[in-house]
Amino acid sequence: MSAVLEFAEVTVRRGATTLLDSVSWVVEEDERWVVLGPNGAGKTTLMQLASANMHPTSGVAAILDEVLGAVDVFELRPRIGVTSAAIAERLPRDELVRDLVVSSVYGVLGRWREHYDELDHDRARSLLTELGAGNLIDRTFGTLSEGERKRVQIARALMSDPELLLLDEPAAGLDLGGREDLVSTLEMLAFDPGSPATVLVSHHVEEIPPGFTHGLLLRQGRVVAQGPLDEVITEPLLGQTFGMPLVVTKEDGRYAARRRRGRRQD
Ligand SMILES: Nc1ncnc2c1ncn2[C@@H]1O[C@H](COP(=O)(O)OP(=O)(O)OP(=O)(O)O)[C@@H](O)[C@H]1O
Repeated sequence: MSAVLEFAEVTVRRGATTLLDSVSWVVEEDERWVVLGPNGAGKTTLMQLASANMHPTSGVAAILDEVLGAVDVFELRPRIGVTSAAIAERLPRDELVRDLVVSSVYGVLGRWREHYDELDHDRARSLLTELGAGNLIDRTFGTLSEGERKRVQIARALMSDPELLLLDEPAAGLDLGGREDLVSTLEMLAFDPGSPATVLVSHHVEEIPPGFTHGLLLRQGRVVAQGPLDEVITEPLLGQTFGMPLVVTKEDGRYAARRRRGRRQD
């Protein structure tokens, strides 16, 4: 088993601000990680590094056995599938879903050539179907609901058969039903042995799909805890991460958390 991500004492500074402080982290190829932390904890910064879109100020960050700073990032990036709000904003609203998905093989945002390989179209169609979005293939992206857009983005991220999948807050903006549908989709991906190593960024333990194996808790750029999920999603560690006493429960493979109320209110 080889490491997909291997960060050693990675620090990112911007001016006087430390965005990430000496983060050491290893993701193996069969693992599914969730990165949790409050606003401003450094999660997006960590994903920027993991997607080869940022370099550490100090420390060593290796992605797919290539060390950032010693590799051509334009060769590395196609091996990584990414979804994020920033990427979604750049997707053309008038583009057909089939073209949006198929074009990602060529690293472009929309359709740019008249003819794609038939195999590419088959793969796009089967990915969309697998993600429960097969019926959307002839729609334009702009007409989709937020939940449908998330599915299309994940299909797009998987289209190039990446070795690493990074999902930055995929449930943001979804209603309860949309979130639950997405969690089911991510559960299916998590349990599929053919899926790439996956890192999911979230603010909420309720969004952790069954099948995810590891957790990394971040607060103010520092790792509070990391390891197998059940060792990390605990009341003390999660409370420390979010800066308040919490009650954490787990039922049917799903976590839930709420503030611990004072003794008299319990
Ligand atoms: N270029 C920059 N210069 C100074 N500070 C920055 C810069 N970029 C980000 N930051 C700060 O670094 C911290 C971490 O930001 P980051 O976006 O990684 O957090 P996050 O955990 O993803 O937050 P959120 O959950 O709100 O998306 C924040 O306090 C942010 O304001």
